[in-house]
Amino acid sequence: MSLEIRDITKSFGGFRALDGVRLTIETDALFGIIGPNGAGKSTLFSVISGFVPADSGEIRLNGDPIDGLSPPQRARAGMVRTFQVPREFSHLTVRENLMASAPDQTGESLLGLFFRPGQVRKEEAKIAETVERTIAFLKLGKVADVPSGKLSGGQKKLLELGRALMVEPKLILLDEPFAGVNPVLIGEIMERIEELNARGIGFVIIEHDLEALTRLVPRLAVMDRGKVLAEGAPAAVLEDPVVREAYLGGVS
Ligand SMILES: Nc1ncnc2c1ncn2[C@@H]1O[C@H](COP(=O)(O)OP(=O)(O)OP(=O)(O)O)[C@@H](O)[C@H]1O
Repeated sequence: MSLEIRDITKSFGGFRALDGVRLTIETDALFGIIGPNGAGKSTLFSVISGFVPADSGEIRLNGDPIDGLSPPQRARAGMVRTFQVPREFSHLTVRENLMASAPDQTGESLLGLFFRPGQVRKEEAKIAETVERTIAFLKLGKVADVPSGKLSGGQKKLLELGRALMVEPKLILLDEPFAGVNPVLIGEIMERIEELNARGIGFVIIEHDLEALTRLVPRLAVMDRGKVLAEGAPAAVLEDPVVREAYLGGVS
């Protein structure tokens, strides 16, 4: 099973943010994406998840082109993203945020409420159960009833992960899960990612914290100026002179 990114280009005005990106990622893997600011990493996530249309190229999930699908349709196909700046509803509690992230419910349509009240109740009970399981898994029990705007940076990242988990995805795209997170919580988040991966959920992770990322992923890609410069095992990639020149500014 794979996510295939084929020759994706995307310009904003005259600026080429993505310039022929080609990558194949196994959907059950832990895969990292690194690169200097402005390299195009977040834009690539936006294109993969359907928030931004590509100018050209194609994305395939398990062999099927998904370019015509909206973000919710892509989520239903098993792939969700998180954002660099968490997008939770800050006035809602952790529990409410997770509830609100559950995929389409029959009760959302009036007809469903009218004709299938039993079904709606069953679905609500299932969602409530998934929410409680997610809270327990992420160890967010103590803050479950706290408005999410009051959470620490790390707790917000855990909530973002929880929101992604509500759609029961097969592949999660994480944009900087360790940014602004204290070292203890970085360790926690890494452990949760590893546990989820052991259950078969894949992750693609954009991260500037190379030390944390390289402990987590066996493979990564380096992007610079809208292109993939190199791909492979972290140690080998970081030794690549082209990467050192572009990414580390040539420091030895
Ligand atoms: N919606 C947009 N409109 C105009 N320019 C954009 C837009 N989104 C991104 N860009 C530009 O595209 C380039 C790539 O941005 P992107 O956020 O993808 O980089 P990045 O590698 O994720 O960087 P960072 O590590 O700083 O988050 C940047 O120069 C950015 O200013």
